[in-house]
Amino acid sequence: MGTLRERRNQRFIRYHYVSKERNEELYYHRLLLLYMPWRSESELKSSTYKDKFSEVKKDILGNINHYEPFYEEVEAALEDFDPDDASPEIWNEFAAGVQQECLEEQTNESHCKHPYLDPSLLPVQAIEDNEVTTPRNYTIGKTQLVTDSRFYELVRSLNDKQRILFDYMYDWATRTRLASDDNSVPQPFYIFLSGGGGVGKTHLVNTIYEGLVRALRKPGQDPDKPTVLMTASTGKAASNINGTTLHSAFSLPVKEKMRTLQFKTLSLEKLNTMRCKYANLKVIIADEISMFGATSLEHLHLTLQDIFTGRDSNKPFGDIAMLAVGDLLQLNPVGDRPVFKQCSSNDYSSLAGSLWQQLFKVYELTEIVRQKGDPQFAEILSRVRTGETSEEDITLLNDLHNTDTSNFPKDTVHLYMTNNQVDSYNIQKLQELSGPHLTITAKDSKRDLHTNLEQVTITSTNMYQTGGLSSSITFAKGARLMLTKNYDIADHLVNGVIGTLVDYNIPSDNKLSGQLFIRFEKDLIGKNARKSSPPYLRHAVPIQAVTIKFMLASQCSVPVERKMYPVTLAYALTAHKSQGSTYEYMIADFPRLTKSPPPQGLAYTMISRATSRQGIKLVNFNMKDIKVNKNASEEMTRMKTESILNSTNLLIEKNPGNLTVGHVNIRSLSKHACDLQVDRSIQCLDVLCLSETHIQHLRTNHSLTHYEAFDKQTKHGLAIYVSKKEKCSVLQVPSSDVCQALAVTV
Ligand SMILES: Nc1ncnc2c1ncn2[C@@H]1O[C@H](COP(=O)(O)OP(=O)(O)OP(=O)(O)O)[C@@H](O)[C@H]1O
Repeated sequence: MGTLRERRNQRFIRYHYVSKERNEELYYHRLLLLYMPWRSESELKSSTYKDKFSEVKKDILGNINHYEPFYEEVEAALEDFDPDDASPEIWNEFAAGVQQECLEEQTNESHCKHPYLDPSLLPVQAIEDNEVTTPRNYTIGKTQLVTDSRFYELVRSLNDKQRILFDYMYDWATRTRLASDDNSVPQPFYIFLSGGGGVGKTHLVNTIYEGLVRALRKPGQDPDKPTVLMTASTGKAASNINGTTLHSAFSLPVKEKMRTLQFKTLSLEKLNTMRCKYANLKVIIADEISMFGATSLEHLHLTLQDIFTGRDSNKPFGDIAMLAVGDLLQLNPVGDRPVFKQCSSNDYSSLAGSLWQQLFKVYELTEIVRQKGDPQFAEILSRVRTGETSEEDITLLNDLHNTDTSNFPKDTVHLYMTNNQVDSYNIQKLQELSGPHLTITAKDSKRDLHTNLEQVTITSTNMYQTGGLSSSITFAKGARLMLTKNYDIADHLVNGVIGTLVDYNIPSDNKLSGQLFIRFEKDLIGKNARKSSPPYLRHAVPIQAVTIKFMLASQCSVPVERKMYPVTLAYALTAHKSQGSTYEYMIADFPRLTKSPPPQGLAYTMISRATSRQGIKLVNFNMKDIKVNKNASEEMTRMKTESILNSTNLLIEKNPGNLTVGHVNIRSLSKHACDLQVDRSIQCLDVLCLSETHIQHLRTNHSLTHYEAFDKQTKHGLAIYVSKKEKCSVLQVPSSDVCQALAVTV
């Protein structure tokens, strides 16, 4: 044990900052966290954080007064501080690495008409978040972990192949955390987790993420600096995993013709901010990688080098490990070459093969989980994926035109090929609603030099260009709505969740000051927020307008603020937005509006969202719509022969000549016996010692196959398991009440 010593010199202590003006609930949450004694975070909230604050206001103000006598002056100064006005050089005082070329680049950048994304040019969403890249506004992927018991449940749910990769990653992360010096840090991995739709890739990466964060966590580490970044290639896919887009996390540029885009170093300010924010980053998880392009991959590699190691080091991706996840046979990126192709702007890669081909090793899942209730459908889908459908498959697929939809829910999701088809279906469905229709228009403003807001007119109607908030929306009671922003991640109110508008309370003189009451599909979504709904609307979540700041390079050079309800109509989705989702009931419509055939992989992506043939109806479907991506197919064949991550190499091997002994602080054997049963890394040990079992005697449900268990009644609940397979004999020696011992002869 160390000693506690009172500090003699005065120090100025600051904590993370939240603006009351911009996010009132988070502001009160922060005050409660800092100034109220608490054991569990659930104690911090009544119906809202603000309500809880009112209850304990006197104590909190007393504590602030006592510990931070200049609190109000500092808060006022922080509220006035606008990071956009700050000179980029300020960051050099915090982070080293001043680069002259970056400064020069920054000057050039200001002349560039479209320095960053212009998503309106893209036929589908490629970036979710345009918020200004100030330190406060960087969107960091998933930060909230599930509870430990949920984590163990997730780990137990993994099938054998999923579990092998999980164990490999967990072991890598543990070795990384425990490495005593640079030489003992394990090399970063570059793994491509692949498999057809519904084999559980996303389920596995969600579990891997939880495991990696836990295994990499060091005491005292700043929780705001992620060790693992959960990302995806599109906003909708990112919302499925509560992550962020790769483009938004690293300010990667997006253009209609990505393939010809030359790499530009980010501004010094952005690099320094990222160096600070990502100081602890070890792993990037990138889901739905098939929609990420080769040029973007190259730009990511160079940006990470600029942030972490510099270009001279030649360390790929700045020495950050990458787990790319997806199915190359599903949808490809828009405007860019597939991720495995050579990037045309890099001469070097054309000689050495693409970055992807040089680095990534494939690990493939094969057991289809999504359609496990309908194995015949799962087999048909596997053949559709690879273009090997039989006559019988074709007949069975054509039969899906006749699926009986009488038991489908009223607002079953419709999947279409294009945004226009989605929009017209949404409008058609809205017109079927009889009640009064209400149109709400967003309020846009920009800040002048003295931070007073002034009105501005934004012409873009693409909400992915305007921070995820649309310029206007028309709805009526009963409309299907989807959240377009993460509203409250802890309460599962994340971008992409869908529900029905059951009521609204919109003042006619200030339409943006009201509330929409939405009933979401799952009870879990908005469970806390529902507590503040009026009693007759307790099943619905109140959603208020939010203010988002974003940069619209094509229109103005200063950040714009938009206030709007973060929702859009959601009777239908494009196939691109559906990639990664699972639907119990769905209708896939293939209307022929153009002569050109649907993109490769599109029909397979749409159909493979369904869990069974009873839950999917096809409309206007023609077998000719199924186009297999030959290039992707060839690449998978290449990877599986040349670049396979051999699963037998991942099995935790032990040297038969050695005796392996492990210790686990089990913290309740009754609770975790089921976790021991499925943990191969533990079951490989010859001798397993457990402490804090919280039991007096081992019972049958504590036994491990192939192990003999020994326990001694001790105060601390110690237990020892010795492998029966090993040629070692056990000799019990007397134990005291604090120490248990066995002698083993090998
Ligand atoms: N080990 C598992 N235990 C329980 N459910 C699982 C497991 N693996 C996957 N699932 C479930 O199966 C469904 C499909 O899984 P998931 O979305 O992870 O597949 P995917 O391979 O990512 O599919 P796609 O390529 O279409 O995005 C989900 O509902 C998921 O929760």
